[in-house]
Amino acid sequence: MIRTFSNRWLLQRMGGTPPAAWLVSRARFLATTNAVKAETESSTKDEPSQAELLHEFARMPVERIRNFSIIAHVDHGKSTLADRLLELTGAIARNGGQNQVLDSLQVERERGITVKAQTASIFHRHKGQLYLLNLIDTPGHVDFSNEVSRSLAACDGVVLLVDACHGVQAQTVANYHLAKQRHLAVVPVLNKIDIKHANPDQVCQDMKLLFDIDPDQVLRVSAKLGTGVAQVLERIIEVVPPPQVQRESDFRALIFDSWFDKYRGALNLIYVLNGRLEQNQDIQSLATKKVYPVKSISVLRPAECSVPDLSAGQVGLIACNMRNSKESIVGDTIHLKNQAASAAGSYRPQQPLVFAGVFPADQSKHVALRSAIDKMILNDSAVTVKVDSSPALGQGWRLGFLGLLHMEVFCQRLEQEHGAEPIITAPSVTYRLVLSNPKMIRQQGRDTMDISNAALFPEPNSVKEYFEPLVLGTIITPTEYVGQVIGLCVERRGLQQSSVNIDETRVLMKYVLPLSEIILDFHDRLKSLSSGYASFSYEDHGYHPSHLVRLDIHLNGKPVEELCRIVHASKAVGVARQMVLKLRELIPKQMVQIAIQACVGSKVLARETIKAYRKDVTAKLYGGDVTRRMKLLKQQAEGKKKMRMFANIRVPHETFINVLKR
Ligand SMILES: Nc1nc2c(ncn2[C@@H]2O[C@H](COP(=O)(O)OP(=O)(O)OP(=O)(O)O)[C@@H](O)[C@H]2O)c(=O)[nH]1
Repeated sequence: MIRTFSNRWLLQRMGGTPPAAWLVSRARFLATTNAVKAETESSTKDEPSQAELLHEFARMPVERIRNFSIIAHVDHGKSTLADRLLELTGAIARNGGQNQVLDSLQVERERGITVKAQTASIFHRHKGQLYLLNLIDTPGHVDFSNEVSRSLAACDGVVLLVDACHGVQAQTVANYHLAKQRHLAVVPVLNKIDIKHANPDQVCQDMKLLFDIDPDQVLRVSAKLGTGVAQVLERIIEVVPPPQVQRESDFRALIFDSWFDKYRGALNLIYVLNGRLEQNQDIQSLATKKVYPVKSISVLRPAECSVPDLSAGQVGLIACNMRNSKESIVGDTIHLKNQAASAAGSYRPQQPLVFAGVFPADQSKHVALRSAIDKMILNDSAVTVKVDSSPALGQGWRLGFLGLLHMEVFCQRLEQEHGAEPIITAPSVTYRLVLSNPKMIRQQGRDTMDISNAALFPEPNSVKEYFEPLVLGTIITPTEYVGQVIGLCVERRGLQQSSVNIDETRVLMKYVLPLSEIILDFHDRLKSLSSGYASFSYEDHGYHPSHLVRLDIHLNGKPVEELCRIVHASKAVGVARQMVLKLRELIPKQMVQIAIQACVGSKVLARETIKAYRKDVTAKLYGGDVTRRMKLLKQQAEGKKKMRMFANIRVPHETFINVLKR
């Protein structure tokens, strides 16, 4: 409320005739205040209050609910569009000073990318009727595509956002197909039309060619300036169908996200498919069969607002005393206690592709790190965990991720949100071996073995066939970089499947590539050789026979288990060279000479030597006979020979960590 004091009261307080300047500034102040007052009143006149909206929420019929996600390639403006939609519908204040409101994690703000899908329930009046729209802002990077599939399980439509400057990119294609697989309605939107060199007509043609979308149906907006955003809301209401749910039957809901709260335990974001849920009712998990009392129900607007119940078609957050983070399973179905129910959704987390060891820097922090990992996994259902141990790093876990960025973000969140300081080993993929003699291997009785830890790689004579994981990559690049892109794919053992000209300036290529060749730096190389214009996304393409070898590192003839790696035979020499050079830098000089060898079986592929310290034993001699000097040097050489025979090289703990780390 704006409070103004009357002129008479102020003049009494001033005790005399006011100066002219005071009168002018007072008049200006009142004019501004009244303008603000009028604006506030007019903007709020038609808008229901928060309490009224929540009251409407409870009574909202299914026909007036729309559940949709915003999907796009990285940086095409999803979160910015979500901001405008939230502002337009009054969920957040206009020009509240914060951009990308739904990117609330520290890691998202620091990196400027969305890593976690976020939900917000908004209200919008359309043709005199109030509608409830459940919006999900999804990430655009391929490593977080699990978040997109998870979100789509709770939606009936998508806003397919495309940058009017950069046009359709690899992740646009991938996300569009994800939506189509689920038969979701698509609202095509071109963003960033305010940019001078935007080419909306060309991008519309590309969308026609790739997705068969009628250019007249594509909305043109500027999420940054807010131009055309109101139309997006109208189109969502018209195109996206209301949820196909039944309110009259027994309660059943899909858990499609969860996170841990210090005070309330695991919180579950649910999409209600059937019936109604009220506070204090008892719910049961279909997966674990455990029963929980519903302690609180709320909706995200995007801040939490308490509501008494949730009905079919609605999305809401429930707290139900789940203390153990393992009890809350994304993709699980909940129903009322003692009522039979079938699985609510077809959502299944994606299989991890990249594996890395995670170890506590200090073994006394083992329990704390385990608990931090458990809480993080609750919020990131794509990550898998297995117990692992390493002679150099102690007890730890082998975690599976969808890609390298996913792994980096997970570890950064472990540090930032849970104060953990883990050591992360170099990422690897899971190879599959067909064994010729399963009895020789620990996993007796099975003739195949999945392996991501090189230390467990069996002897070649017990393996019949090796398989490695492949991906089907989609690359969209400007034509002038096609040569370099093909060169990179060939260098990474890629096989071209197709190449299509999207228009005169851009080409879409499909390549089958070994996963091990892309996890580290493929994306960075692609970006740098195409001046940032090429984009890449990939999907799992199964296993393919391969020629794999185990590359061992020997220090003075002794194999060091922690440093071995599984590599493709054609890459063994290159990796061997890199490893020995890196180790030469990392292992400190010692009293004896150290030979670093990289071998496959008994064959040495690369060798480097770290020279011993050379103590100047002749330093104390001042002049004297040359034979005296020679005698001292000879004695030193004899001593070193003995040391080399008996010496055990001390490799500092950090050396292993630094070699294992990227
Ligand atoms: N000029 C202009 N810039 C925009 C517009 N929309 C978004 N941007 C800018 O584009 C950049 C990326 O926007 P985001 O909203 O973070 O994109 P995003 O798609 O959510 O990104 P990820 O979630 O990381 O994939 C930001 O710098 C925005 O300010 C627009 O309409 N015009």
